[in-house]
Amino acid sequence: MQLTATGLSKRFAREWIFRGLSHVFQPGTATAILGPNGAGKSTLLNTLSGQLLPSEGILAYTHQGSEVAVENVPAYLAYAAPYLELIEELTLLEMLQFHTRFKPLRPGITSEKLISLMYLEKSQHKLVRDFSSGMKQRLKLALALYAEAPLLLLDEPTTNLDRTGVEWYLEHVRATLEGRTVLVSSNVPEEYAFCQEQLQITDFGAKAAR
Ligand SMILES: Nc1ncnc2c1ncn2[C@@H]1O[C@H](COP(=O)(O)OP(=O)(O)OP(=O)(O)O)[C@@H](O)[C@H]1O
Repeated sequence: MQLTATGLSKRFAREWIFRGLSHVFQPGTATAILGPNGAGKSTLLNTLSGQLLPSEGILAYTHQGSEVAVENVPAYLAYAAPYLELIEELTLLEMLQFHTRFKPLRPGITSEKLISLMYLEKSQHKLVRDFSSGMKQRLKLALALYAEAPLLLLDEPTTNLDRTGVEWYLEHVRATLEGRTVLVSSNVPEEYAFCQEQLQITDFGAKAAR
C-alpha cells in the first residue's frame, strides 16, 4: 500500500504536534519514525493509519493501483503498539482463533503454527491475562507481523522484550517485510536498523516532552 502525505499536520487543542509533513511511504519500504519521548511519533502513526483525523493536509492511500478510502484502511492494516489491548479473558489459542476471524493470517500460517513460531506451545491454554509482559508483546508482534496486511505499523516494537525476545523480533520482522509498507516508531536503533528510510518528527515542528 502506498501512503502519500501532503502538508500533514496535527494539533491537540492549541498545541501543534507536527506541521507540514509531506512524504510518500512506498510499498516494499520500511520507514523509521524517530524522535524523543513526547515528540509525536505515536500521534503520527495513528494519523497515518487513519485512526486520528489530521488537523490539516491530505492523506491518500493506494493499493495495487486502486485508491483506498480512509474508512477502509483498517482492512489493510496490521498494528502493534504498547497501548493496544489484547483480549485477556481468553486463552492464547482461543484469542488467536477469535482474532484471526476478522484479521486473517498470511497463507500457510494457522493459529497453531503461530503459537509454535512464538515458542508459546506450553502456554496455548493459558489465559492471556496471565502472560508476562514480554509474552504479551511477543503475541502482539506475531499477530501484526503474520497478518495478511500490506500496511504494517510497529510502535516501539521491542518494549518489554528481553534479549531473546529482541532477537526473535528481528528475525521475524525481516521474514515478513517483503512487499509491505512498514512504519516503525522508535527510540532504539536496533529495532529499526532494517529500515531503508528515516523520518525525524522534530523536522516537522515536533518538540520533546519537557
Ligand atoms: N489525545 C490527545 N489529546 C491531547 N494531547 C495528546 C493526545 N495524544 C497525545 N497527545 C500529546 O501529543 C504529544 C505527542 O505524544 P505521542 O504519544 O505522539 O509522542 P511519542 O513521540 O509517541 O512519545 P513516546 O516516545 O514517549 O511514546 C504529547 O505532548 C502528548 O501529550
